[in-house]
Amino acid sequence: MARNSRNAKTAASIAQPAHWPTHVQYISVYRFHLSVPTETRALICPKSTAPEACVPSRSLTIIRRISEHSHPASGQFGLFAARKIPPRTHILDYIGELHCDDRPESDYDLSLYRTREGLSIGVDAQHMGNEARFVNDFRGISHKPNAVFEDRRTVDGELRMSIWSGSDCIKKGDEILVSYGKSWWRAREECEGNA
Ligand SMILES: C[S@@+](CC[C@H](N)C(=O)[O-])C[C@H]1O[C@@H](n2cnc3c(N)ncnc32)[C@H](O)[C@@H]1O
Repeated sequence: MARNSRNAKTAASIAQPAHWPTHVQYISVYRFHLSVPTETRALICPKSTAPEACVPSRSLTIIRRISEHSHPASGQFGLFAARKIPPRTHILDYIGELHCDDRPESDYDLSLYRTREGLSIGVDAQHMGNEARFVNDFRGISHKPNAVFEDRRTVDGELRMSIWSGSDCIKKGDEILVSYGKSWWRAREECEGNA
């Protein structure tokens, strides 16, 4: 009970970060879309306690608009290191709306879990999410990613897709870059081709 109320307070009191876009809702705990069956929710959040908020380490990251014309996402936003981040450091979790419906049009959707029956659960941060939605892919920006996506369970057993620094330090001011994977870019090209 005490834990529940503490988590609820933490989640409610997390203010949105600087440069947060007005058209996106800032959230620090998962939201479930109606497409996720009740029994499937328990695979992601096995405890019936209030979900644990992703308390972002504001001292680690900053959202910044990219003005360099040579950057392939120029004019968009990116996630940058606000200070030196040591190797293998948990940076933050990717929070958004959990869903089981198809969202080919979303550029903010990543795959979280696949059930034995073949049902896919995604985290979509297109309309609601946290700082992690601003992490860009390394292609055309750097020769390799300096961070990775890795799933983990919180102490309460909730499944999260987390961003961790790689085997090297990330310098203060460097853009945090992951690999979305070739299949992400292939799916995007297919979607654009069909548009
Ligand atoms: C999850 S969002 C990343 C945040 C995005 N830059 C923003 O400002 O909202 C994914 C989108 O960022 C852009 N992006 C990310 N990495 C890129 C890259 N290496 N080259 C070109 N565009 C990229 C693409 O438009 C992609 O659809």
